[in-house]
Amino acid sequence: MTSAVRNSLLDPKVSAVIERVWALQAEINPVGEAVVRADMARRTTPFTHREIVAACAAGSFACPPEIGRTLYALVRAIRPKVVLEFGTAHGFSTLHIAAALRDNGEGHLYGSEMHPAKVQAARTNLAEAGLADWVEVLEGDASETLGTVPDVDLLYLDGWTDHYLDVLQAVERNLRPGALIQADDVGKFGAGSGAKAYLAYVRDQANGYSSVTFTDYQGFEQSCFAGRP
Ligand SMILES: C[S@@+](CC[C@H](N)C(=O)[O-])C[C@H]1O[C@@H](n2cnc3c(N)ncnc32)[C@H](O)[C@@H]1O
Repeated sequence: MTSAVRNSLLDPKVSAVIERVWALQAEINPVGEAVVRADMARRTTPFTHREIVAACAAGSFACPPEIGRTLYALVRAIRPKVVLEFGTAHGFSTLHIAAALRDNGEGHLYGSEMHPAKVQAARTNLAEAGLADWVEVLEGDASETLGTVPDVDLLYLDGWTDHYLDVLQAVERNLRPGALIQADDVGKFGAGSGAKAYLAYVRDQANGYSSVTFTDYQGFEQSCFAGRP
């Protein structure tokens, strides 16, 4: 017996919103990226969570479409019940994860975004795509909001790389054994990348992770929380 197969990325309502969010980020990111890089060059101290959200306000910084489709495939394959996302912005990655949850017929995504206008934009985009039932966008600092969600199967990190370790450690006690953590942009700022502390942590097997680096798309780190030895 064959079961019905569905790919919500092909749903015109979903794909129209995905295309619109991608076009928006292509339009606003050159300015947004310039603001962030200028701010970085001026700084003598690391960004706080609030400061980086303000610096990023002009851009959207959506993940590449290939990462969006990777997230869709991961979610279809592992059928998570609980997914967390650090950094929702206008919801490009979020739409892909939500589409996969709908196709699975189960699971829930908790997004996190500290910029109020982006929270509103993401909620509107999800509603227009018909995917709002699968997602709650938590407004506030991800290191506080995401730590309240139990039994996490998949954590997608796409905020500021310097803060990945803060967020992982806030969530860690709620990770299910075998949980998957997908961290984007870990190579974005080269050797001085803020992801350094995060990478050192997940690559140290004493912390309970099995981790591998992919160098495409500015680097992403895929880690499985196997549990501490
Ligand atoms: C790279 S963008 C996210 C892109 C999004 N995942 C997508 O594919 O469309 C990073 C976002 O993280 C948000 N952010 C950064 N630090 C945060 C924090 N501590 N808590 C919540 N949101 C944060 C920023 O405001 C920004 O919108």
